[in-house]
Amino acid sequence: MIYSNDDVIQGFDEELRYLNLLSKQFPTIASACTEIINLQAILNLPKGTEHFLSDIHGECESFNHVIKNGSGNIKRKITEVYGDTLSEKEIKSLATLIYYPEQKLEIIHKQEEDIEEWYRITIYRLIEISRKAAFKYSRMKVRKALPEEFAYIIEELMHRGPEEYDKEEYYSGIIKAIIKIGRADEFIIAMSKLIQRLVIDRLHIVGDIFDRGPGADVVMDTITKYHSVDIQWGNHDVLWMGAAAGSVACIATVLRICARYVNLDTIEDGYGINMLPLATFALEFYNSDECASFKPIVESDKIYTDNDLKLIAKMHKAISIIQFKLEGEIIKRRPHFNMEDRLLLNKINYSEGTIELNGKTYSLNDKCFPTINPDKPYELTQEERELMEKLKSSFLNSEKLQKHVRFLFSNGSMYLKFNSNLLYHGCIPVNDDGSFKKVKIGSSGKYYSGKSYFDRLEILVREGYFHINNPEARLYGMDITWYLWTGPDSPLFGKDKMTTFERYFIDDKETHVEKKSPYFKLEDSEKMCRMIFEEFGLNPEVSHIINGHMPVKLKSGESPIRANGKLLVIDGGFSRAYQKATGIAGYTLIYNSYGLLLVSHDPFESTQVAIEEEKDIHSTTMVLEKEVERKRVRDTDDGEKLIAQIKDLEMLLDAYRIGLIKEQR
Ligand SMILES: O=P(O)(O)OC[C@H]1O[C@](O)(COP(=O)(O)O)[C@@H](O)[C@@H]1O
Ligand SMILES: [Mn+2]
Repeated sequence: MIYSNDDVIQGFDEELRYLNLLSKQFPTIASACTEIINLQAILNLPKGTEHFLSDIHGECESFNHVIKNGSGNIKRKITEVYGDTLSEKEIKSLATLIYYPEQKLEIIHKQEEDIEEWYRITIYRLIEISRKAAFKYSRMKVRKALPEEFAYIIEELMHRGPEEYDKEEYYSGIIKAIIKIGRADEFIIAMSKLIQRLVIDRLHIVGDIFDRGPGADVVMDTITKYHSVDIQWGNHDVLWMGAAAGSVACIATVLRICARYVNLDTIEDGYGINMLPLATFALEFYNSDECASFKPIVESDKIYTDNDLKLIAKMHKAISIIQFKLEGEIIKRRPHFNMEDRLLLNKINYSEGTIELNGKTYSLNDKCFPTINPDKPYELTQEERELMEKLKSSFLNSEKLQKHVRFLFSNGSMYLKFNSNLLYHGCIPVNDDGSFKKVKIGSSGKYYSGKSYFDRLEILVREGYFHINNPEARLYGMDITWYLWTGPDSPLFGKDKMTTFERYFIDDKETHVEKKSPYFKLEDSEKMCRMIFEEFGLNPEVSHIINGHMPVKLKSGESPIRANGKLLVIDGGFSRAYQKATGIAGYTLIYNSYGLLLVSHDPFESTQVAIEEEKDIHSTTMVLEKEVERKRVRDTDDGEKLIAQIKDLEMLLDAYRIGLIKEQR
């Protein structure tokens, strides 16, 4: 490009304006120099530890445990400090205390005879471990992580160097004082939480927080409070986001899944949404119907009475039928979704109780459709419409749900590029030959593929929730959000169809098949991965794709590592309902300064057992990649930003030195 004199002058003006602004923050040569030195020092620190989790599916107890133990990271730190001096039992005890300080302290108070001695030893140990965990951060960063109440004391205690051992008395004086004034418990709790926080620098959740398990709302509470987190939306997450936006098809589906897994507590207690209207409706229209195919799946330890389960089966069927009707409305108003094959209610012969699919007639195992008018099978009855209005208003007015969903919008996205890794939940639509599939979006008929497809979808999902001034755009956004849940070219779903109707109503399993996108056949193809890295602007030599969504069936010999380590699938089945197939209870991934570790977890018994019996989740760690040289902050995305900041500051220094900008003293 050839620049004109004017361009040069304009560029110079802008630079000068920027440097003037910067000089407000660093008004002297000395202050700019100090900042450069600080930033340089940070660049040389080891890279912070990243923690990847996916497909939590409401399993709040195992999730919280893995978050607390940092996928074994806390145990590793304890072993590094005390491996030679403490017994396995003592290490376990210390680990349990750090994971569950409040609950563990309660037990200690009942058991310990000399509590003061215990406090003293424990506080010393916690200080040593926190020092180890904080080692790779700048003091500033550690300071920010400190609990306000004890910030000064902890900083004093943590930064004692070996050369300061004569200060021993000073430090033991502090610890004694903490015990004497009766703040030891609070101090131990604060230290434990600090350690939990320091071992993980960044948490990535590769989708599917919601559905099936009992406590997605509890998981969301933890996530919203976490110090540094991002989420790549999964198909189940967008379903809830669509419901919170007011899409009635999404609301019906959310409720169907909650009824299917007897998980209405999440709706009622978690989000304060009243289920009475659905229960009353179900009793009115399905009272004499046994709803045999809709018996809920009981995976939790909670005991339900027969009557409870009978009522839930009726609610389950009632909301499923409403879901099929509402889905039909979307499919008909959006022909470019290409989902006409999912219009099934009009293929039913209501008097015979059969359905015709692909030229074959199947008998329905349930022939009772009290709310369907065979001439207009997609039309909601007056009562169904009123019910959905009530439910919609409850979803829109649930403060907690709206707060959680807003968090998914602010901290989440369709995909994320982070330190040379590309994270997304499901897949990228590709053709059989591995080339990116072009998909039509919107009535304008524009085609999108690869990265631009993801970007466009993300804008539309956001419009579905936020575009309140434009009802048409909002409705389209909501429909796209629903499409992401179940559409044939949805990157979050990745299958040709969701055979929900067939699974309930037809016994013949050949109708239940959901064909996976060609992406999943090509997952082992390095060529496809390289093409994806290039599309997303990543270096194919060093990058990884990280996916969730498809449970890795370890039992049947599947491996989470694909395409020579370029692609990793970390859905190991936190979901209890899927553990029979996977054989484990989930994979998590750790990316620290030494490399990439894949951790597979055995099923987690319960928080109670973890505390009382000091039983940690049993995990196996596998080193996937070991760095030849320890990775530093300078090698990360944050490092890149810091290097750019240093460059700017150096320019400011030059400007001061040649008198272009005056120091302000
Ligand atoms: O086993 P369930 O809970 O009935 O769900 C089955 C449905 O869930 C899906 O697997 C989608 O959920 P996932 O994203 O968790 O895989 C559908 O493909 C399938 O129809
Ligand atoms: Mn999924």
